[in-house]
Amino acid sequence: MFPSVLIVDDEPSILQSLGGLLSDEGFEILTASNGYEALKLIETASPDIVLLDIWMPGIDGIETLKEIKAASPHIPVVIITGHGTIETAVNATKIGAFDFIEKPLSIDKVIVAIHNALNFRRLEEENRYLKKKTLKKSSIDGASPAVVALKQQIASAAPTDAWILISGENGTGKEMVARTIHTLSPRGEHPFVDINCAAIPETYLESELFGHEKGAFEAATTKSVGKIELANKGTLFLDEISNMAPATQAKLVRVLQEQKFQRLGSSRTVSVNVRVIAATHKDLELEIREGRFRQDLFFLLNVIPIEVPPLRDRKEDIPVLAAIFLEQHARQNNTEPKQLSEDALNLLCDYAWPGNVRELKNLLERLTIMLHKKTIEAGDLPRPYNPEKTPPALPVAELFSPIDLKQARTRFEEAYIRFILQQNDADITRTALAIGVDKGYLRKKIKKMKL
Ligand SMILES: Nc1ncnc2c1ncn2[C@@H]1O[C@H](COP(=O)(O)OP(=O)(O)OP(=O)(O)O)[C@@H](O)[C@H]1O
Repeated sequence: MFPSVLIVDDEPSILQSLGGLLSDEGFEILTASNGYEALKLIETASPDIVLLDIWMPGIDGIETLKEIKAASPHIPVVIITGHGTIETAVNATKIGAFDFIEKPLSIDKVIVAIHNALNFRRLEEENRYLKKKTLKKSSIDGASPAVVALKQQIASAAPTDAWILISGENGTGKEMVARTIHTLSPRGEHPFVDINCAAIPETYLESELFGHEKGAFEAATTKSVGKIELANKGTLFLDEISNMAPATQAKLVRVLQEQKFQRLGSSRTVSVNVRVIAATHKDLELEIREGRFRQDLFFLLNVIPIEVPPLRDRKEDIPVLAAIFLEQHARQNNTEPKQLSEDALNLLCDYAWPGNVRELKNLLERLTIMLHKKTIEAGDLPRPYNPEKTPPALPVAELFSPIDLKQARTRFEEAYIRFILQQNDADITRTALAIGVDKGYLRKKIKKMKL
């Protein structure tokens, strides 16, 4: 299908000549001689792009542009402007026109502008699609009352500009909650910038946050823009905030309150507009009592507190999340999704999950890759998920009974293979790798041993 171009101009000669030339270039042409006609055509035929004359009787180009942007904000509009009306055309770009071209029209310039606008529209559409996909991918899954309440909290916090403190154990989904809030907020089109305060050495954290000029300190060989500046108009996610040194906390309080700061080594003040979401797995009130966290920073961040409960307190989520992760991993690896037997699922529900959702996700990924069968049984689960699985022991007494050396060698070899095989969840590939033999050779040995 050819892209459709709506040309809006009150001069019939322009409609005819430009329409003819663009039609020769393979575009589908629609024409309108005034703003009203144009708006009607946009509604009924929804063209891919509009070329809009600025000076027209009745509603002029600027008014028509405003109406188009209100009704169909994604249709790109290129303004056609006469001599001496550049200023108006520039104003038009401020209210949403994609570009402007001057009369007398050069067909090459018109074609370049059309292609640019169509490319831009395609990128915008792609971006919207990817955002939607990311949101779907990062959707918070779960069936427990705790997750339902969490989703409600997210829905009411997202549209506001209030700062948020998310607390919860490692791997519970704090970052996921922060990203979801950002995506659902009016800032969703702007950046989500995350910084893990625990992963960056204290000496670099300030420069990561505020940026620096070249030469601000010994290692600053180039200028660098800080995360706060990068998050302008968007959201700054401060992960593991309790790990921030008190001096940096003090500076951050000032900067975040004033929304103004200077890069290290610079005297120029930069103004920003950021929403802050922080996360912690530590109890910040305890950190305050022990003098490791500033109370003023806590009050600033804790406008909306959100607690993500550990997985062991929302066991109803385990079957739901397990099914979703098995499906996800299978899709990624192009295989059929595996299922958990009832016994295996019961074991997973009884487990305490110190690593929370991340641990569950990793375990299921490992099982998807390692097991070559459709159903994961209780016996396939390694320790500590299956506490009945006793750690394998070498039958030492048997090995040292007085038998001839050949027999002892065979006995040791068999006990050894059995031991390493158990350690590797009965996976032949991994066991072969661990003991440095060929997979085929190991298979033969196992067959001979009648394991
Ligand atoms: N409710 C959920 N639904 C689907 N996936 C989830 C859910 N909760 C967490 N996850 C997944 O679990 C993993 C860990 O989540 P995330 O990184 O958000 O946790 P976190 O609490 O920020 O961890 P940490 O404290 O270690 O930084 C991610 O892969 C995330 O996609």
